[in-house]
Amino acid sequence: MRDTTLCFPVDAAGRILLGRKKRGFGVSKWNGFGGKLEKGETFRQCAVRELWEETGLQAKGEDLELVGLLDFRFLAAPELNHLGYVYFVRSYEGIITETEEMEPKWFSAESLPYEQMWKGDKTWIPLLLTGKRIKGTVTFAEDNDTVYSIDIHNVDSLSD
Ligand SMILES: Nc1nc2c([nH]c(=O)n2[C@H]2C[C@H](O)[C@@H](COP(=O)(O)OP(=O)(O)OP(=O)(O)O)O2)c(=O)[nH]1
Repeated sequence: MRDTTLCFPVDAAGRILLGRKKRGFGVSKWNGFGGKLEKGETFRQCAVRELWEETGLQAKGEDLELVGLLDFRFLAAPELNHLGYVYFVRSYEGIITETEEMEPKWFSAESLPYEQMWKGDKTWIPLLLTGKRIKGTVTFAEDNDTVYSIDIHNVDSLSD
């Protein structure tokens, strides 16, 4: 699969905007906003576009903070393997709007709905919330859902 972006808006109170996916891959899970890179796009351009399409928020590429680089691997479906570029964004404009794809909702950092998120997320999102930058690999078992293995490490810096 093409590489993807995943963007988490953070507000002044430190809350995180998530969306409940209403259709497609990862349906009914709460997640950040993102999707596959389109031809000719940079990762930042993709993240800005997907954020706009899925939330109605407008952000500038330079305001995105690259916080993670994750290799998502699916043992039973290697065609789904992709790199995910993970961003936080604290500066944006616009009115958050529910779309056909996503139902957006703010969560405090202490109450993210990990039981209704991708199963590896409770391992790595808390690291990002304490200001860490991470690289790693999340490998999913045959059901494309259970985590088979996860290997995350802190890094000093990341670039896209
Ligand atoms: N938070 C999180 N997201 C994950 C994990 N594994 C995984 O594939 N994803 C996300 C990353 C991407 O946002 C998405 C990849 O699927 P996709 O690009 O087909 O999603 P999409 O339907 O939103 O894409 P698009 O058609 O809009 O381009 O799934 C995971 O373990 N945690």
